[in-house]
Amino acid sequence: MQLIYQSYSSVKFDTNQILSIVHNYSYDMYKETADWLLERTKIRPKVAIICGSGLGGLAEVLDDKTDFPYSDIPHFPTSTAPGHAGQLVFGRLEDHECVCMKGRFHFYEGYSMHKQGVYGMQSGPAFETIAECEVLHRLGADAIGMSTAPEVVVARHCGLRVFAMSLITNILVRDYDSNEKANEEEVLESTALRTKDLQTFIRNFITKI
Ligand SMILES: O=P(O)(O)O[C@@H]1C[C@H](O)[C@@H](CO)O1
Ligand SMILES: Nc1nc2[nH]cnc2c(=O)[nH]1
Repeated sequence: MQLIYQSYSSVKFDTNQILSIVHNYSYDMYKETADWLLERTKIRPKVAIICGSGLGGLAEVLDDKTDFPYSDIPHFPTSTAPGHAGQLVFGRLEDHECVCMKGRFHFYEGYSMHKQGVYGMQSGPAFETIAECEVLHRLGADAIGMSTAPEVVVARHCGLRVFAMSLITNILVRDYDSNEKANEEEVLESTALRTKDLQTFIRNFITKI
């Protein structure tokens, strides 16, 4: 999927600047979080998967799972979006050590976009109006979400290779005469229908890494 994305990638921050932009957490706080987790799992993930709305089921494919509610992890934010369980799940997938985030953090929940880039998304939590859909469509958007771009920007900043996949869960309405409206129920129903396919896809994908 091509994203409309305004990049300021020539702007370089050092790690401490990034840490202070992202929620004013200090290095010591991040270390405390990391040490807490490292003491509680033997898994040392090479693969990290962020599961979006209703897609937490992806984590079910992991073997030897250990999960941690976000609320138990020191300095870890909590998820508030519907269908985001708020758990960090460590385990193995096809012998690869993995961690899954069942729930992510959105701009509309008060999380920074890290000032590095904005893609053609709606920040949410409301679905876009017909006029907003029209603008994004004219700008060339093929699909719209409320997440993903900030995560990709940060991951790339950290030098991680990123693969992002979006499940298209609903049609956006661009017709003023239509009675249809994007809604959370449809999003979660569509993800529920596709969870098995996604599990298979991720399982196969990971064997190719
Ligand atoms: O994490 P994702 O991109 O699945 O979450 C978006 C944000 C909204 O809460 C929800 C809309 O259905 O999906
Ligand atoms: N912005 C946006 N995000 C979504 N996430 C799931 N469906 C939608 C949608 O229609 N619009």
